[in-house]
Amino acid sequence: MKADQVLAPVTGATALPVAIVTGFLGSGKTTFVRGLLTAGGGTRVAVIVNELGELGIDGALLEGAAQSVIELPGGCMCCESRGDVGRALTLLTQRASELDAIVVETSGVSDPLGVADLLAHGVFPTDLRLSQVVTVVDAENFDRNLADAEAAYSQIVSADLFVVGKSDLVAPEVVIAIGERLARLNPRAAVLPSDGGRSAAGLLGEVAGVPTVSTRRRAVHTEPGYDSVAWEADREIGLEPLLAWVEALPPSIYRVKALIRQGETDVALHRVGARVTVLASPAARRESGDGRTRVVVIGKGLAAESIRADLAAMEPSDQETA
Ligand SMILES: Nc1nc2c(ncn2[C@@H]2O[C@H](COP(=O)(O)OP(=O)(O)OP(=O)(O)O)[C@@H](O)[C@H]2O)c(=O)[nH]1
Repeated sequence: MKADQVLAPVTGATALPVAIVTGFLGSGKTTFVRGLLTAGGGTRVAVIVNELGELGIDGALLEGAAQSVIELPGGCMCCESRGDVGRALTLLTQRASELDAIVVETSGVSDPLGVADLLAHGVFPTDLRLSQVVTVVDAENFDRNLADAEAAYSQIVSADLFVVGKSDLVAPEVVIAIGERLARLNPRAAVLPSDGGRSAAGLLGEVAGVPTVSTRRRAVHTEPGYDSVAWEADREIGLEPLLAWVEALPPSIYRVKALIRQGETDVALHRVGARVTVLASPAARRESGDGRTRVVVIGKGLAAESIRADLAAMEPSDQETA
């Protein structure tokens, strides 16, 4: 497998390539897809992005980088949202002449074979072919995710290619050890470092060199316990109180994502495990007029009412109201 192959579909292949990007909650899928699109230089890519949570946030983070983005918030695309993925793929294949490739970003608890099965058995206006299952693994939370979640394991054994995300956050020997463990679990998949998707840009159009994984294993969504709470408001909330609240959440709340507007700036706040980060959000969101405050909380045993009440009570910070 060569990571520097051209993005265009392989010569002689008429079917539109579909790359599945998967990986556990917060592993870095959206970051990778955004990098892939940016590095793709002119390749026309549509993205279907599925999130656990009733509000789409990843779609907003991908805006401007893709030819089009279809968000499928709500359920998990390997089970309850499968029909939605099929409809999204049908919609995109009706516009196949405008596209070179489709990327499907699964939710963090999806078994990617649900989408592979759709490609294997679905009937679409234009032929589709699975190009790659790319699994982003979280170097910082590798052991924890494998121990906690069967989906993390399914994502690893289904991969054609691994991207080791967040390798900058751990020691080099940890990255090497993860590479060795990945090779034991799935020796046929190559391993790429996380370089923002640049080295994988050529893979969008590449044919997987092996029969699609769906011929060997069927998708089974068995992830128990993970739930989500979404909250949305048409007003600003302060970054400081939100940050303090997110940092104080218990470990059972593994993932938080929020898009908030701070005066003239749009900000994305992430929590994955214990790590909280705050990033400037793409300008495209503001240009599209989508400035609502959105927060999605994902974890086990969520107290939905109290989470929503906390968020509803949150005020703009003093600094922002001054
Ligand atoms: N330092 C570092 N941070 C990263 C890297 N990749 C992703 N992140 C951060 O990890 C957090 C989650 O990244 P996302 O790309 O949203 O992860 P995701 O897998 O799409 O998340 P879900 O869709 O919620 O499952 C964000 O704060 C990112 O900035 C990386 O390679 N290095």
